[in-house]
Amino acid sequence: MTFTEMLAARWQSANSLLCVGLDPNPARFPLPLQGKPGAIYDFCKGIVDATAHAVCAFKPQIAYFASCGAERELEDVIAYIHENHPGIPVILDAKRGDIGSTAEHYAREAFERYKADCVTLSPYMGFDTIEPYLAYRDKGAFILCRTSNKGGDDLQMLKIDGERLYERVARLVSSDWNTNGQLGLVVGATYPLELASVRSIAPDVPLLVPGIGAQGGSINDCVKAGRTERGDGMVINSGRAIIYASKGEDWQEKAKIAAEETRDAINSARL
Ligand SMILES: O=c1ccn([C@@H]2O[C@H](COP(=O)(O)O)[C@@H](O)[C@H]2O)c(=O)[nH]1
Repeated sequence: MTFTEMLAARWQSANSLLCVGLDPNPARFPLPLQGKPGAIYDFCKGIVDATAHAVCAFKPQIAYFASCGAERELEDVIAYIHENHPGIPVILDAKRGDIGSTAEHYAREAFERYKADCVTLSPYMGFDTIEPYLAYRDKGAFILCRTSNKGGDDLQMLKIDGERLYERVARLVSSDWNTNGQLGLVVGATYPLELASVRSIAPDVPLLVPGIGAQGGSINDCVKAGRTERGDGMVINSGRAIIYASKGEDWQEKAKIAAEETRDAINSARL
């Protein structure tokens, strides 16, 4: 099964567009895990088990693991998801982008070492930097388009030949670059107007949408702007608001409740 098929199947079977972001920051760990050996793995496994029933995907962000020298734990967390929650795609948030010969190694890292189903990439260096990932025909890639941060304005809103740079990215990714239907776009929930514009340019491509929860984006506005005609097509990420819902003994229970509430709020907005 390809990444795109896996995602579509999961939207249906879990009735969820929610993606839980795995951004393990030891300074914010629940007290029972603080200072314990293996805490990064145990924290991620605990969050995965508590929220899996409510998600369409998990998104580990590689920087949180690499900054602690915890790449082995990242391998183990992804293997754990595949073994214990089969059918839930894993999106490795790495935001890679480099010349083709180097990109081949980043693609091997994401898909062969970590065994992710999908990766996030920057479009800044052009199509030849995306191509090596497309050689893995059953994998996917989300391309940065209109990011959730304020500084995204600096380049993404520049007008070129009558269109914004993010709109050009959306057009390329939904047509010429999407040679085998493997691509999607990253668009922040913090910019619902641009989200609507991306959806009109790219009616069918999956959108990875960070920016609800801790970043304050409106669930209702982003769902209304970004859903497809079928009412899906979105992978709406929330990290900190779910995974750090409690610092106490009840951290898994609170994460479960936060994930279910977020899934339900997304589903109400789909109607
Ligand atoms: O435009 C973007 C692209 C990626 N991110 C990543 O998503 C999560 C957001 O986490 P929250 O805790 O829900 O804010 C994080 O891993 C970012 O690196 C983004 O925020 N915006």
